[in-house]
Amino acid sequence: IISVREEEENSSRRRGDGSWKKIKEREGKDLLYVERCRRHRWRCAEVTFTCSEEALCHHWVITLLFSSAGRPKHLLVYINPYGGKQQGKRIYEQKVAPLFALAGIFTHVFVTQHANYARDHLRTEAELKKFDGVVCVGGDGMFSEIIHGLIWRTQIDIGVDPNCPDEILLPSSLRIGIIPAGSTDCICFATVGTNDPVTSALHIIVGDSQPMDVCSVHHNNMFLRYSVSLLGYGFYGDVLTDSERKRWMGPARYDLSGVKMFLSHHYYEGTVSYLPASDIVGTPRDAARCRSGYVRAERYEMDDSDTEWRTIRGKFLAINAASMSCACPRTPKGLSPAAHLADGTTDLILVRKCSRFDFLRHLLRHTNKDDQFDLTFVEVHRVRHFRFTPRHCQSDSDLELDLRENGKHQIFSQICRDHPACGCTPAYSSWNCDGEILNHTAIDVRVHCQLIKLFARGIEEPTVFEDFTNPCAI
Ligand SMILES: Nc1ncnc2c1ncn2[C@@H]1O[C@H](COP(=O)(O)OP(=O)(O)OP(=O)(O)O)[C@@H](O)[C@H]1O
Repeated sequence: IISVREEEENSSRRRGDGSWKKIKEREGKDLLYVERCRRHRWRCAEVTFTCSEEALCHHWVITLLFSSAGRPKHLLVYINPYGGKQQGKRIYEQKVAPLFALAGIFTHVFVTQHANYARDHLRTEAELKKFDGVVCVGGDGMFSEIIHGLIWRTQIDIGVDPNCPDEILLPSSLRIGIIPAGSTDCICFATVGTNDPVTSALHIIVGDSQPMDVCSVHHNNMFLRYSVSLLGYGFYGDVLTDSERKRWMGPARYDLSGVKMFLSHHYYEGTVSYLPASDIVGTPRDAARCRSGYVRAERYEMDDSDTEWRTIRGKFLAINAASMSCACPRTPKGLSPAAHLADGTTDLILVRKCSRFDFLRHLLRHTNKDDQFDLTFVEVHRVRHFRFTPRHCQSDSDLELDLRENGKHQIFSQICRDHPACGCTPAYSSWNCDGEILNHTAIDVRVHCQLIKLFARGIEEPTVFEDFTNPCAI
């Protein structure tokens, strides 16, 4: 239920003297409620309930409207006017603000004036105690700003050092709502199942809550960034780097850079070490998907002491860590279809050097029914913590070990690496961290279980939609 409006149904009757008299026939309540539509969309619908007695009517209102705990009353809203097709302000004013007003939600709205405005405002000035949640009107980049501001501020307020990789980070009490107004809106799609501003607004109004894991990325004990979706080195890092130079092209730049990077077929040498998540149920190869209601019972912090690190050295076309499926309208299966939003793990996908044809087979499997991990040159591990060191950053002893393991031809690859003019593969790629390029290639990544909460409920199974007669479905 979004709102209730009281109405009196009147009718007119003729008096004995011929004049008309208005009489009250029934008490009535107009209810605005959420109606499920196709493809995970929600819409507002209206219905009028009528009762014979005022007291009964009042009882209905109290029961319907106030039974739902956890609804936000005060929201802090940040609008990126330049995200996506630059429609953020219009989308908020025309589609979202009227719904918030109907639901009796008070808002404090900021239209960002520059990049990182929202992040810095949240870190320093925002009076967080006054609000129940933060609403982000924009795309994935804007959402990233919001989580950076909120996580940082929460740690500072409680005296935790957010720079230190070993600190146990604490979650904020504020939930985050995403009104999609960017170019890809991957996080919204993965948590709501559709990129539709009205649906997102309704999830905020009904007070949904979806916990989500966050990875912290450090380099030599120095904090770099947080990630909630994809950390990609090699192919996805190169595509992002190249596409940034083609911003003027709009979203088509991703396709062009993708084709270009596929044809250049660069591979990169390095060492990946990881802590497997051995105590969890499920693997990245499961047929089951992360769906609404799947949440690990309780939040926990990683304890690496009992688990053994594993190390893999090699030449990789891509190293990806997917903390969620990374499904989007273009790739509905995503990079790791069975990844979970809130189980305290990330799926580490290693694509070793292979032929162009094989790499294409792997990429195409993201869009069809076949298992993209069922290939000899691909491996996937569900992990809690991992490190990557590119070969040029490896210590002398590691390089000697590589040399002994891989034979003499390594000497020539060393020479080529030092002389890029020879046209061979470049020595290192960049990390694509949720769509931002990281400045360092040697990184340490830890998963923080359920560090943030969204106004969402995860993607619902289609069975819920089929069961329209079930009044408790919503
Ligand atoms: N007022 C502003 N002026 C310029 N840049 C801004 C402003 N406000 C936010 N930004 C930056 O704009 C970047 C892109 O914004 P956003 O994520 O909303 O849209 P997008 O890039 O089109 O969508 P997506 O990230 O989903 O592909 C963000 O990294 C954000 O930091």
